[in-house]
Amino acid sequence: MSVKTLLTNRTSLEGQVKVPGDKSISHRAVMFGSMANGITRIENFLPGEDCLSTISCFRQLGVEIVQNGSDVTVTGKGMDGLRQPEETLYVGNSGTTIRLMMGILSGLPFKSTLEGDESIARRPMTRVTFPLGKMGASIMGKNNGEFAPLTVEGRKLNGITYELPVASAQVKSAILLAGLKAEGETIVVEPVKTRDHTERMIKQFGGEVERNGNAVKVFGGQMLKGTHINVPGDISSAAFFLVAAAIVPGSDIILRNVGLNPTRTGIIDVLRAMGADFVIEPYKVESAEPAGDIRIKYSKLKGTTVEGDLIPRLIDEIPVIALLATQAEGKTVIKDAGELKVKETNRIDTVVNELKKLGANIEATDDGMIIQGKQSLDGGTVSAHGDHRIGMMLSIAAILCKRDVVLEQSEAVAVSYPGFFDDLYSLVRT
Ligand SMILES: O=C(O)C1=C[C@@H](OP(=O)(O)O)[C@@H](O)[C@H](O)C1
Ligand SMILES: C=C(OP(=O)(O)O)C(=O)O
Repeated sequence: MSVKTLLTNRTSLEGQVKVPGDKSISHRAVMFGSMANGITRIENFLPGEDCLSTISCFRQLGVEIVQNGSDVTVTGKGMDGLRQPEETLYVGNSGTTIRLMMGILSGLPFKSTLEGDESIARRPMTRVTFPLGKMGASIMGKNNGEFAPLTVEGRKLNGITYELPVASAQVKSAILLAGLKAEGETIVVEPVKTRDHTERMIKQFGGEVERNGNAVKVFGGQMLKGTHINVPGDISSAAFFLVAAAIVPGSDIILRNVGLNPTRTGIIDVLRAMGADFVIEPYKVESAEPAGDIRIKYSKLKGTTVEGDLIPRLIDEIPVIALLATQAEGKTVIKDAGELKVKETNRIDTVVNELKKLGANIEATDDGMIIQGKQSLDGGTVSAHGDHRIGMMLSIAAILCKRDVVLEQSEAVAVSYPGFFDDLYSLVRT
């Protein structure tokens, strides 16, 4: 376990950062490249631990993948080119890897086992194994398929129409990926629109997918063709610097190449509602995934309510939005976010407990939290609890703290942002 003494009591953030590639898009680029025919070149791939787990799983399935930092080349031989792995597929800490891979493996003619770390072993899997079972998949896991390790025995699949009981892009994507190998059409109906990177990527690889309101449809038996993917920066990583600049007096920073897919920009809506001072310059070049630069300065903030359809558009940013709310005048309420309980940690409890240690006025509710601002933060010993987003949020909080802050399990940040501390401290002024 790494213990890190964080920078505290600083006056401003200045300068610019190009945030690393988007995690969700990097995973999918490797997966689609592996299922397609021909070469796929991935530019600005995120070399974080989660995406490296996806690469290592597909290498075990016989795919040639060359990775040099953020440049990746995948030599795909089509779905039928994927081979039975000799050993268990290890997904590390990555929920996206294990859930999407179940969709892919369900329709392939061999047996394989997926396993991850102790956090993965606690995350719910029935949400994926149940609909895949309806398609004809055979997946065995602990507690009747609820938990990893999970053993998938490939079968012939049938298309289904399935209404998602939870708003989850991972579940939607697992079903769509299985649908590409199934007989007939597969339709997924979402309760609320979630991130649509899978749908965009099917098209980029030459496949067909249709959206009708909240319903997404694919046909089985499609041939995918290798392509060039330029991964935009991850708005979920940019979020830490957006919040840092908004709450540390005197700050003025520019974030370059931030992904601006509308299914991911909920944090922008929250910053706007709180009165933050920022300008977005979208890039004009045509691209499957929109991106742009964001300049943001410190300003006075006011509390807001974060709820409903907004939640899936900022689900991973809620820990740092909670910190933002501690520096906004008045009350902020976050609700409809019960999904936070089944992430890398129970993110309602970890956010509330760790921010309380620093002096925040924050309470957990059944489906979110209530934060009273504006509260000055003090200091103490806190822990990431193995959760990358908690570790990064606490490192931003420390900048405002008067006393020393020590962060336990700081190594967790490498799951999605290996260069986080270098980038953050390049912006922080004394
Ligand atoms: O599809 C994806 O890439 C992701 C979907 C979200 O999870 P859920 O589908 O469980 O909401 C998100 O929290 C996760 O970080 C990445
Ligand atoms: C929830 C997350 O990822 P995953 O579900 O892929 O583990 C995250 O990155 O915050």
